[in-house]
Amino acid sequence: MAHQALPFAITLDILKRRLPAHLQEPKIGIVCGSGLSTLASALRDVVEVPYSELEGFGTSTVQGHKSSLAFGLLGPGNGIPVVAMLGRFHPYEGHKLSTVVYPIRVLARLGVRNLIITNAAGSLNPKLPVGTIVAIQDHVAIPNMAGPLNPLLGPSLGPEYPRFLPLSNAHSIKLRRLAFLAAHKLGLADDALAEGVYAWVSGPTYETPAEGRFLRAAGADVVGMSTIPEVLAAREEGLEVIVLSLVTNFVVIPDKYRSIKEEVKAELAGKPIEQPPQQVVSHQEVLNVGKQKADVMKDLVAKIIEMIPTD
Ligand SMILES: O=P(O)(O)O[C@H]1O[C@H](CO)[C@@H](O)[C@H]1O
Ligand SMILES: Nc1nc2[nH]cnc2c(=O)[nH]1
Repeated sequence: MAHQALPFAITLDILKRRLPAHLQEPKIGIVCGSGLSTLASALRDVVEVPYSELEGFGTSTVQGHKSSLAFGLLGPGNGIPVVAMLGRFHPYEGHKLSTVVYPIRVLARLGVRNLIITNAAGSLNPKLPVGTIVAIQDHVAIPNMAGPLNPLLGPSLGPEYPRFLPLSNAHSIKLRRLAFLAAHKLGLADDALAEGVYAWVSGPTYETPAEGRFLRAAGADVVGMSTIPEVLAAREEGLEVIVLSLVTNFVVIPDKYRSIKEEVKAELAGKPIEQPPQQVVSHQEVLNVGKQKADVMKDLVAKIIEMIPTD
């Protein structure tokens, strides 16, 4: 889909007709990662609009992702108007990159200025155990470096969009400061919220041990199959962005490979070597941890939103 063909006017018109006036101009957006759609339960006065009603939106086909936009209010008093994407699109589902980031561009056109993106991710760093929330400080986009998978490829959206977007400031220092202040206010343990670098891979396969080792050597702390296209589009739209990754599993990186050669030799010599079962990651494991930690993530996101200055 060339940028020019994006149906913004139609999508925005549908939303205008579906939403009451006080929810029509959200200032803050949330993207809910795998198993994290319950983040929207922090909102009140909620109006949910299914993606199927929205021109230009795809359908999220991944278990643990709903397929709707939830509009609502958060925080004391009249509340802050917020929109949450309950479910995202991943390139591995077969969606075009322009579809993957279309909701982000719609959020920007509704008036969203600050975006909180969440995801489930595998840990590459022994210091980031399962259950840790990681405030992403930087990223490595492997598909962008290895092939034409950058969502900003193609004709520019307009003269006001930079052709060459800098990314040294992609992850908002202002929002990350708020995240750590929010964690403090919530009384979270020091290791509940950490900092690290996210590696984006295309998926849908999980990493081989050698790939895990490679990503770790490249400076990444966590790895996932989403988020970075959204960050790039959001930055191109001029939004402040924070990414919060929930560590749902360790990427399997054994210190050394099992030597099948040695095992067979030992077996033939009548001295078989006992081996622990092979570890493998599953999406069910990812969803289970998401479920267990959804409340902490929800409280953190809600507190950050309350602390974002309203202008
Ligand atoms: O990044 P989110 O959408 O949270 O989901 C993560 O979990 C799925 C794999 O279990 C992949 O889609 C990966 O990116
Ligand atoms: N690529 C990748 N994505 C994930 N999402 C959740 N866990 C993982 C993981 O281990 N690897």
